[in-house]
Amino acid sequence: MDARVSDLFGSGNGHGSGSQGVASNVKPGNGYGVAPKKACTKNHKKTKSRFSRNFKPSNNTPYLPPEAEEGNIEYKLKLVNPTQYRFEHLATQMKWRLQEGRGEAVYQIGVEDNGMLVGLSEDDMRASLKTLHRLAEKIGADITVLREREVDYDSDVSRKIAEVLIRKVPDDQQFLDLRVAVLGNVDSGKSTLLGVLTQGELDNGRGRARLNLFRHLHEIQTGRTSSISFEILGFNSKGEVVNYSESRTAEEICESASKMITFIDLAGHHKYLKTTIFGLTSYCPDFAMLVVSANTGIAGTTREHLGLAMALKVPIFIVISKVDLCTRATVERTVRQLERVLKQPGCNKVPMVVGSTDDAVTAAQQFAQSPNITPIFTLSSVSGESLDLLKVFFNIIPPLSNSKEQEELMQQLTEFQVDEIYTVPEVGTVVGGTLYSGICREGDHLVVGPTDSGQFHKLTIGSIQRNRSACRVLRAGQAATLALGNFDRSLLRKGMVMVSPEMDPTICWMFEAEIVLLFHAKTFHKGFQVTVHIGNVRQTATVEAVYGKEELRTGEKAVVLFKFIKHPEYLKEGAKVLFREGVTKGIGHVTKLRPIAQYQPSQSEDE
Ligand SMILES: Nc1nc2c(ncn2[C@@H]2O[C@H](COP(=O)(O)OP(=O)(O)OP(=O)(O)O)[C@@H](O)[C@H]2O)c(=O)[nH]1
Repeated sequence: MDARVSDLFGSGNGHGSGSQGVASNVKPGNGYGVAPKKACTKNHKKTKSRFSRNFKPSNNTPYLPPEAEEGNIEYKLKLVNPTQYRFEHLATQMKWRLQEGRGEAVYQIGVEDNGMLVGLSEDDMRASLKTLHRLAEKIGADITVLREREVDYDSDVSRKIAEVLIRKVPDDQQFLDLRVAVLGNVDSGKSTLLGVLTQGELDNGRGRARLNLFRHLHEIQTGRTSSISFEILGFNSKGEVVNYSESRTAEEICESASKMITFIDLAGHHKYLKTTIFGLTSYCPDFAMLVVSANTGIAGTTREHLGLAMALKVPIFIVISKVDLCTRATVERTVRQLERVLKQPGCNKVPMVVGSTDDAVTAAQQFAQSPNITPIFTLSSVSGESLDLLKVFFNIIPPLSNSKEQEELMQQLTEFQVDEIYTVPEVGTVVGGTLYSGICREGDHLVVGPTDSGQFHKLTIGSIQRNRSACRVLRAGQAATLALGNFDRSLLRKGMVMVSPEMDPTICWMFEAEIVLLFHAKTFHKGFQVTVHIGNVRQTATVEAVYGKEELRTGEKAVVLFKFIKHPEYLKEGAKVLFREGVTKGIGHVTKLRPIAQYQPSQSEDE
């Protein structure tokens, strides 16, 4: 992690006039990534890169990057009247591309394998799209034409290329699934935007839309989100929104959706920073959406939230809300302010303002290909202006991990992270959390721990629910609630893991981490106490040693030995670490574990 990300956590001085330096020379929206003409014609060799996403061709750059062997993008010059043999081959290929994209694939029609935008006549395009429909029908997939465009060639006849989204929910899955953490300063309009997206009714500017998102009485009274809440927005196979406007229950939404976006609504107020960090580290979001109010610009926790998402390597996009309250000039000022911060050397992001449906399609694709691209939406939850562009983006945006990574995680032993514990009448103890690896079914026997003495208890999984609907099989990466029957709730705590009994989890009181100090008022040294976040682990730890240094200053790196103060934890080498105490903040990763067998805490330490 670039230590310059610490700039985002500092006092905030000097950022407004920040540098214009862009480390990458990538230019969004005008053919970014498009190989130069010469290089492209020579380079017929297929590249290996995954998700070699398509790019917005401008009139004078008639090339896409060469088609990649892997990933979910397929280029087809034309698909006119294929023989039966070729048709079968094309169907198999489509299945494979869908598998690569975990249920989604993009076909570029009228494009050669080397990326050349040849284009098709009206008739050939119609015939090709017809073949594509037949192919999709054969394998039970749905297709949506994302956009068609003319390619600018010297010929008199108009020639077009088309970009088509194919979607098929894998047979053993209910829907495609994406998680988006929602960040932003207090009152920036996060809950309102979620209310509008998920309930389908615009806000009145006085908080109507957010009302049904609140979970606790004190939140209704103060109008603040303090707990983490989940909201769902579905899309059906035609790319239309499925939300509470037509469906009464979450079950109904789940039934008719082929793609589901789960929003993790995190609190904006600084007081709830702990919850915000927990949401980012524990719920493994695919993306973060940072909401910024157009009339206040970068204010309060905005910069810090941006820094946290970047430190945790969660790809981020930005929504500037409340544009109905300001003049165009004010909105533009806020956009420019954000662009400046995003381009700072510590961020190295490439902002991309989304102004049309075409931009939203390009943004979704480029964002998936390079998390440095940062789409910026400007919208209003009251007038509804540009809300559609955000919906187009959500419909197209693919999950970041590919099918192979997902497959590998599913092959591993079961590990479920316990984030919430409830007692439900007539059901008993229920835990909420995320399945990190493996798969989990009703009736599975797992062990849960570690306890204060480093032990694990046996348990059996009862029913499983996702988004309040029953689920037979839970797969790596999915969040769910699991019923544990009459298992004693007092033996559980947040931060525990439920793992396969065959796993031999490493439990430790102490661990080493290579860290960079992002912000500290004075210095950071031995004896200092901080709250450590590692995945769903959240506990106070003491700095036992700072190797090779007496003390650390802001921006400096070191290997540090931490010791938990309450109980040992299950950790993994390489896991991301984030710690904080007041204004002190740091990030890094676990480099070495000191397993419990090597370190037995004394009675007084193990309280
Ligand atoms: N005019 C206008 N008002 C908006 C818009 N979005 C939100 N608001 C209003 O702004 C106020 C704050 O919105 P919230 O959605 O509660 O803000 P939040 O970011 O969720 O705040 P926390 O939950 O405290 O972090 C409410 O009164 C909303 O009605 C918008 O696009 N236009």
